Amino acid sequence: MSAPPDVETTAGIAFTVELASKRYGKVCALDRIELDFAAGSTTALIGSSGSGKSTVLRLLLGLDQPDSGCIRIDGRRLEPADVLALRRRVGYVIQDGGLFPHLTALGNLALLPQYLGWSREHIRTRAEELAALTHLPPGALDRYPAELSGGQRQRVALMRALMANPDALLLDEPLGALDPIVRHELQNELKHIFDQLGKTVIVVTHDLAEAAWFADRLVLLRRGAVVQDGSFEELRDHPASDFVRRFVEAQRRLPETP
Ligand SMILES: Nc1ncnc2c1ncn2[C@@H]1O[C@H](COP(=O)(O)OP(=O)(O)OP(=O)(O)O)[C@@H](O)[C@H]1O
Repeated sequence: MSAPPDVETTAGIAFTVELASKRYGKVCALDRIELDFAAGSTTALIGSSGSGKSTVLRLLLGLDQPDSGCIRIDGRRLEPADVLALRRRVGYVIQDGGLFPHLTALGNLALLPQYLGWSREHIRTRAEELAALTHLPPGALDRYPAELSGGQRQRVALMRALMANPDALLLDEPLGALDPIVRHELQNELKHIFDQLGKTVIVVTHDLAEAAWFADRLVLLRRGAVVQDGSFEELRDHPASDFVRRFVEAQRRLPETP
């Protein structure tokens, strides 16, 4: 395993979703959702496609506003004027990475650090440290996103989220495009980061096993509502509905060897 990254322990950020609803045209993406994410906690958001997971992250980041209800950051209502300051404290990976195509991987990683006044040398050193952590091959830092594989782009997106020691990490399917071996390694690395550093982590994943590996708390969404909020064992042993039972059972097991 690689050396742990040079990131400082932080107290995290407490996020609250207070009776938030969000519609996109006729689609109700979230319906009066109430969720608390304590400072320093790790939570996995799971659910079928279209259940509202990414919408929760977008609202927490201020990328979108709820139609009713509100988001609270450390108890304080998130207003549009606070969004920029919040984003500087939060590392996030949106689905598909969201890298700027006209910047190299290093250019993408450098955006926030440059704004914060880091030297070129400091940026390069930090990027190389995170490249070692995420097993990004040497040389990839100087390539453009179109010259990287999907898995490499995802690693750069993850590195970008970690660059400036954020207080919280909001990750939308951060390992989705990785091959199984790298995914497994990065699951271990990320778990180590989540456990050691006291950040608030909210990770969206389709993979129940990955959710259970990352987080003691799983929040299962369906059609914009929370259907169960608890540990993997609670979901498995005491499903709140037939849907939860089917969701847990639907995870494919490896075939038994004869
Ligand atoms: N910008 C948008 N315009 C229209 N509809 C949207 C928009 N964003 C989300 N939706 C709809 O809102 C619902 C919730 O979307 P969301 O992206 O939060 O789901 P999700 O659980 O993250 O899905 P997936 O696992 O497929 O990423 C879906 O029905 C989606 O089609």
